[in-house]
Amino acid sequence: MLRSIQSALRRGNSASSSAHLLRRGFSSESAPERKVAVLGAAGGIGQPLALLMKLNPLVSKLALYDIAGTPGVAADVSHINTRSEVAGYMGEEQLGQALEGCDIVVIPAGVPRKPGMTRDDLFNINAGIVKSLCTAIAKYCPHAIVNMISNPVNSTVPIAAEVFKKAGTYDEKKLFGVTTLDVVRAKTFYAGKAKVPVGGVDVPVVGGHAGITILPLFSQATPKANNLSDEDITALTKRTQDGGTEVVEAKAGKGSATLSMAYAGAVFADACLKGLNGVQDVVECSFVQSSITELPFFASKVRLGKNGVEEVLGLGPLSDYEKQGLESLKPELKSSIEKGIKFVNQS
Ligand SMILES: NC(=O)C1=CN([C@@H]2O[C@H](COP(=O)(O)OP(=O)(O)OC[C@H]3O[C@@H](n4cnc5c(N)ncnc54)[C@H](O)[C@@H]3O)[C@@H](O)[C@H]2O)C=CC1
Ligand SMILES: O=C([O-])CC(=O)C(=O)O
Repeated sequence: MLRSIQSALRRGNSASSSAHLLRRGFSSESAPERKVAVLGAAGGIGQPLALLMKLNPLVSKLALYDIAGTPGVAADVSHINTRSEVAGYMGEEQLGQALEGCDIVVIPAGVPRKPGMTRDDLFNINAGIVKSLCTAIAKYCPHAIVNMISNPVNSTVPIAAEVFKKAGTYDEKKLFGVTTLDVVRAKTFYAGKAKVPVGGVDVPVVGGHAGITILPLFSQATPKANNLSDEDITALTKRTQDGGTEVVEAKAGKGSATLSMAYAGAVFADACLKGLNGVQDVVECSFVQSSITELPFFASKVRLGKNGVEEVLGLGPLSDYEKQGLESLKPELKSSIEKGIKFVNQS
């Protein structure tokens, strides 16, 4: 079970694997010490994410922080016989301890959607939560990589950047909006439609993380499927864009994606850890500071390395349908980014 989860995590990243680590002389026990904190660790995403991070042999210390409930989650997860030492931290007075010495901070803190809501409807509550957590990150672990999961990602990432700029700690190479779930969904839906084994599928997803700002590039999907019509591609694109809403509606008021998000968050954090450890060719899609379009933040393929972002990769050749999608998403993405920036500078 453990081995199959771990190998699924490794498969989540096409280019990198523990084989690289072993070739470089690391076994799981001798991989560098790495501290990871999960903020919002007692929540729907936080708990399964804590479990998956506890299974990751690249983590040596796992700090689980929430405003309530973390002692129980930490006690539970800590009994698993894997490498990392686990500690739970509860309440703002323990946040500093949770963050001190962190290499990576993963943030799934905040409220989730209910049916009928957009991700932007979460802004009023989550913007303040993200702002205060990032203020603490700037103080206690200013050099950590930040993986932002809290929605609306299109605004919470710019909020984090502004908080770090004000604190004088901003490093654009270390701030990531986690859009891996869009890639996970695009791969699953494409494999199902094209009738190819999902394990070998890759699909870049660019833009942002809300509705039409999520732009899967099925023209670049591998393996190439010749059995998909234009209508199939339109349907696949729409299903990927509405994947979050599909789960919100199925959960009927009990929240949004948690298990698939925990998986996606664990895949992305694992890729960041591999990059930090010097594994070559670690590439994932993420919403980062970018100059590949006129927008200041944009999701695209990113090469990860010892300092976080090593290189923001370009979009590659787009189909006419994707070119249209790209132009249509820009106004919404631009205004979500500006809303985040304004929030920090006005409050
Ligand atoms: N980026 C993505 O692809 C996805 C993002 N999300 C987002 O992730 C967030 C969390 O979702 P769930 O785990 O389902 O929600 P949840 O309500 O189950 O858990 C959120 C946790 O955050 C905690 N929290 C609230 N304020 C906090 C603070 N100031 N400091 C630390 N912890 C705090 C709560 O106590 C709770 O345990 C939501 O904003 C949701 O929209 C969800 C799915 C996918
Ligand atoms: O849809 C939501 O609210 C949660 C989310 O971001 C996703 O599942 O992609």
